[in-house]
Amino acid sequence: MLDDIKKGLAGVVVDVTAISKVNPDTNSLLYRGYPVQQLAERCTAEEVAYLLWHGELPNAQQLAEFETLERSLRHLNPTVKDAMDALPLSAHPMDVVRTAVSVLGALDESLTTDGTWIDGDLTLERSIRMWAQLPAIVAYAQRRMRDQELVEPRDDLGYSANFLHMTFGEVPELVVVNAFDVSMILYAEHSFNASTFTARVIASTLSDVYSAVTGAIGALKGPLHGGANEAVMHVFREVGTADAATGWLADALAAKRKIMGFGHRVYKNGDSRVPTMKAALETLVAHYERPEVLDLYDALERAMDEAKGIKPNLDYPSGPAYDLMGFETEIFTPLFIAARVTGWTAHVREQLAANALIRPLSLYTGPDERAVPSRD
Ligand SMILES: CC(=O)SCCNC(=O)CCNC(=O)[C@H](O)C(C)(C)COP(=O)(O)OP(=O)(O)OC[C@H]1O[C@@H](n2cnc3c(N)ncnc32)[C@H](O)[C@@H]1OP(=O)(O)O
Ligand SMILES: O=C([O-])CC(=O)C(=O)O
Repeated sequence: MLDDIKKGLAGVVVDVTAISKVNPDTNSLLYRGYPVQQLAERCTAEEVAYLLWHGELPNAQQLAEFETLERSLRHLNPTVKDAMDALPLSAHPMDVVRTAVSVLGALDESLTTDGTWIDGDLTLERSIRMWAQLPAIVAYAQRRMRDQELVEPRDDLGYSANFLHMTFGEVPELVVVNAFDVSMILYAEHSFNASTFTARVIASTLSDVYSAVTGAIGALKGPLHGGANEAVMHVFREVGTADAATGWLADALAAKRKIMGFGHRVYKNGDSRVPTMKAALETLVAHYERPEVLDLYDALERAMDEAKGIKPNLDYPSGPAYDLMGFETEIFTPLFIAARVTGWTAHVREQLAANALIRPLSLYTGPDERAVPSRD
């Protein structure tokens, strides 16, 4: 029986999904059948969000309607802002954003106490609302760290340009907007990863979609999952320069440290998304004239390959890319939330459409049955 246990559910297929396919053999990732590299090259984050929820790319009219809806929902809810303002500035932005999403749920009057929240159609409406609010929430989470006021959204801008406008108070050059949009697409979905599985477990109890996303954010925060993009930046700072990479890595591995941004549960020969995100990083390095960033990136990647044969995952190029764009390091994982909320909520809907309560078994290894000592 002990031999049957798959720690961490490694290699266990627990359900079907039609949302994305991660194929480590061909090193590919498909969203609803489309290669993610092509989506990143030819589509916007809005089109990919629509695809994940609806199963097909939008036609021109569907896209126009979808964009109009998203733009109409961008203003940060004032009660959410008040809740964020009530939190100490020392709070990690992941905790601030998790709390803000939870508040969105508590404010949704359609979440009645009589069980009528269990409604697939409302789940989509609520998901779109959360996705449209998250740029405002994440942007404000960064601005409050910098003692800056909230920036109101602009409805003449696409999703990514507006996200950057709300964060920095201006729209950067197109090369930056494009690299950011690519990162949002690459981060949007990745089958049964830990945070998506968390969302599906919560949905499987017939809880609501806000609860599923709040729980998923908690799972994403850890450095073995989404928290790695922040952790990569700490590594870059610790290493310092390309020349120091090999020595730093030898010491880190000797100390049995996990090197953030490397390795993956499913891909064992490189992450399918890395080449696309690395190309985006290269455009940023050229734009900001920071070649030393790429030198360090390449040196550490080479050293890790030589020492352990372990390849980078998506968080490795995303970390320095977000740093070059000017984001606070603690905001990197909240950016992942803003992108992944599309995938999480697509999975919540898929779970609800063919639900079975997720409740595995465990092998008990505690003491044999024994009597509680009598009190007299
Ligand atoms: C977007 C994302 O969420 S991608 C993942 C982001 N996370 C990270 O970058 C954190 C660093 N990476 C890791 O910790 C791991 O590679 C994980 C958690 C992502 C995957 O872990 P698992 O599939 O459980 O692989 P596991 O931990 O069994 O690794 C196999 C071996 O490679 C080693 N290894 C794997 N990744 C790393 C790493 N980043 N640094 C050092 N050693 C590593 C393990 O120590 C283990 O060695 P051992 O057999 O000598 O004990
Ligand atoms: O699939 C995983 O385990 C982690 C990952 O890369 C993701 O969620 O994007």
